[in-house]
Amino acid sequence: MVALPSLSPPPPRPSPSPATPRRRPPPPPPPHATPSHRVRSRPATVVSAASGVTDGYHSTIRSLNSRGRHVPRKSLGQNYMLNSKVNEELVAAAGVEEGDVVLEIGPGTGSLTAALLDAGATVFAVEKDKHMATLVNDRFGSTEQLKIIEEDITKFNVRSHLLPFLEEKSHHTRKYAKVVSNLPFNVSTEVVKLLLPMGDVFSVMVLLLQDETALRFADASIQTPEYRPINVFVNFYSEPEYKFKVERTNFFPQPKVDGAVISFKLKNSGDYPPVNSAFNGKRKMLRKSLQHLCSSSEIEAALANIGLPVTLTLPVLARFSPVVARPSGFSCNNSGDGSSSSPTGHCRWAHIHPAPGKISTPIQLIHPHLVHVVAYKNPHYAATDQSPLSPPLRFSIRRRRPNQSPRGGGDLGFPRPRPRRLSPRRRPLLPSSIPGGLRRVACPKMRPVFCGNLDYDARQSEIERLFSKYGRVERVDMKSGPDYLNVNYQNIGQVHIRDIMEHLCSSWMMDWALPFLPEPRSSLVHLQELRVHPGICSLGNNHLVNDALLLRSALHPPLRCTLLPRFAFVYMEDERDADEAIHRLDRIEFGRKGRRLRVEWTKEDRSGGRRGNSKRSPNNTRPTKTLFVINFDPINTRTRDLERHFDQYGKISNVRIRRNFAFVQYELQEDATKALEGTNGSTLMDRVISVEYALRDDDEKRNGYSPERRGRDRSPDRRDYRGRSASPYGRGRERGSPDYGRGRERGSPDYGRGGDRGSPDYHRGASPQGGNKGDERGSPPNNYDRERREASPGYDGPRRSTLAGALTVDCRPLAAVANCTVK
Ligand SMILES: C[S@@+](CC[C@H](N)C(=O)[O-])C[C@H]1O[C@@H](n2cnc3c(N)ncnc32)[C@H](O)[C@@H]1O
Repeated sequence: MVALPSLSPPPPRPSPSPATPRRRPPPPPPPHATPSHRVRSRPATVVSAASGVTDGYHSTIRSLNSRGRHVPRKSLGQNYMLNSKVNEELVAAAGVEEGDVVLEIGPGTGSLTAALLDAGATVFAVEKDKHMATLVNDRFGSTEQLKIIEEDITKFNVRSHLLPFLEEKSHHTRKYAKVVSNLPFNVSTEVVKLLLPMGDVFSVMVLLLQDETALRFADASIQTPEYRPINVFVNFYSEPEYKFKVERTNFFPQPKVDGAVISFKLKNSGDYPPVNSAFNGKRKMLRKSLQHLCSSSEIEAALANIGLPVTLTLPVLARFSPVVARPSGFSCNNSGDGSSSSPTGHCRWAHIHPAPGKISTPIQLIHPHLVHVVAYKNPHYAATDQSPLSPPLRFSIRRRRPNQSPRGGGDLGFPRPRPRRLSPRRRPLLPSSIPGGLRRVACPKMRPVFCGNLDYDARQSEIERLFSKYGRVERVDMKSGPDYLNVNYQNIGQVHIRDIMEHLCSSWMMDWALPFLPEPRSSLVHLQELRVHPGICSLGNNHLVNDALLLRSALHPPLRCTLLPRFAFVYMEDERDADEAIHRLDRIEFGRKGRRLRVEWTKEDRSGGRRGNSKRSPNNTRPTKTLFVINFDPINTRTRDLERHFDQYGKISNVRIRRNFAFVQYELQEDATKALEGTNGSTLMDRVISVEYALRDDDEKRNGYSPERRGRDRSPDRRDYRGRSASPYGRGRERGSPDYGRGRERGSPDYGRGGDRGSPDYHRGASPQGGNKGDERGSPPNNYDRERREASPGYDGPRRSTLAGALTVDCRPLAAVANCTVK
């Protein structure tokens, strides 16, 4: 037998029992239990046990020293209860009575054990510290009413040991045991997790825990950040009730924190559904964080069904909830039987039933602030569409208008653009308002002069006046502005193009535009399915600046947008006058903001075709050895990832990553073709990539990556987006080298704004160049309307997955309509 040490300081020699410490530690101040003022739901139970205190203290000291030296061990949470009144309250809280079987964890010196035995209970005690186990054994002798097991409760199979004991003691009648314990604070959560699901063994569990822990279990409000997965667990299995606070002065040695008594009325809840904590990685989208429960498409569908955005993250969910998920007639319930209310009277759970037949995996959200989401994938619930957390929550979600996206984004806090009342003068010409309908006629062959870099609000009459100084102006075709809204998606992560479409579609402009879209109109639908990756996205918005601005503010998170300047085609009667106008007007400052005009011949019209230096082909279907790759993850993708993805189709001679696009060059053109077929639309590191032929092959290999040069994994260009590329691709036409769609000065891809810069025009054809920063003298567009119609991905169903399809939402038919004469 190991001698029990005295408390402090240790005596020089162990003294025989019963020992009195040489120097007694100073007696603790009179312990008392006080009601808490911290939590409104705490009952004002006061344990005043001043009389029992001294006795308890002395008996504890006596017990501890009865066998020599024993220093309470902090690692075992050995803070003994000095106040016998608290022990009695514990016993009373559990309603222990004659014949009850009680599990006591850590009897220690046996002060609580004594109270339990006094109440007539049979105690099944589990004590980790063998000295204390011996001590209790010695203290109570061999009584039938006590069984002590020297074990660690966290590793102890309670069920297999206790059930036979329970059966024996309750004489084979079906009876529940109880748990009463002054727990070591450091194992309290573990014990709660271990015992709460044993609703078939225990009816009630009364524990003396650290005050903070007790509060967390019983009083964490769903509306507070303290609400954690453990609360979901506790509420599922029990009805917790905070009883009273026990001040630290009641313990020996005195802990640094107060204690509290909490009771859990156990529910026989059955299997706990596989709850996933969406608390982990709160910034993750739910479809990701719940992925191990259901497929992301299921989660998306469930979220969509209840009108939540599929890209939802927890913080966003919490923000939306007051708007989205205000329950009507929702009765509080967390008992599992659909009837009882939560102790605090707050709704704890909201069961969101997806539309019948839509999804077999209901998603459960906790209400009111939806700070926790759990998903059920229990076949039973799936089959019955029931969960233990019914009744279902009814949402008041506004009905969608037919042209709204099925996600109902407007109800989620996205400010929807308000329909504007337009003056009759600004109202668009609707087909119905045109007698005989709208007819498109060919524009007469003229010599248009391109006039770019105009102010957004430049007027046709102003341009006409300007050019008429040099000759008679037949007409001025203002290209309706803003022609392009340049949306920078960097820094905002992934955005669904449907977010954009949703807002576009909700404006009158798109309502009006849709009927004009040439077949297949489904391009819009396809676009809705596409995800925009960080990079540059051009939105064609051909009608009003306001629409673009509204869109900018409507999107969430707000996007950084740049409106590109307007441009016009000026048709002059005499070519010599036009020449003169170009000569005089090019690069002059014009308009309110004094922008420098770009005035030059529109190439095709001047020469009857493309100008000699036009390197751009109308599309990039001509097979080349080099593939142009876009939509991969520009941050994490390395050249070796691309190489791995592409090398199965043939020998790669060069891989080059530039910003958010890349070139993969094969030694053989046939291999490139095979690779294009195999990889376009394939998934590379979670991204669906788009692959096209590059306009030209990069045979120079300068600054490129080749498999032989694996050391240089990243091109220097990627570190400096704005820097001038050392690549021949980046230098534009002056170098006579291929320019795969990059603005000359920005070194960035300029999708669809290639003009004559030798860049590939990924189905966009020539587009207005007027406002292209850093390309002031960029060539004017070629045969603008025709090429747009021919090459636009928006109108080109089969090619929708190409680069431009992925990056562009376009309403250019509007421009086409605007250019035509109505007869
Ligand atoms: C806070 S003291 C309570 C002692 C006594 N019940 C009282 O009220 O004074 C905790 C007791 O639990 C015991 N203990 C600590 N960890 C344990 C574990 N994992 N399993 C069982 N008992 C443990 C300690 O040795 C100690 O005796």
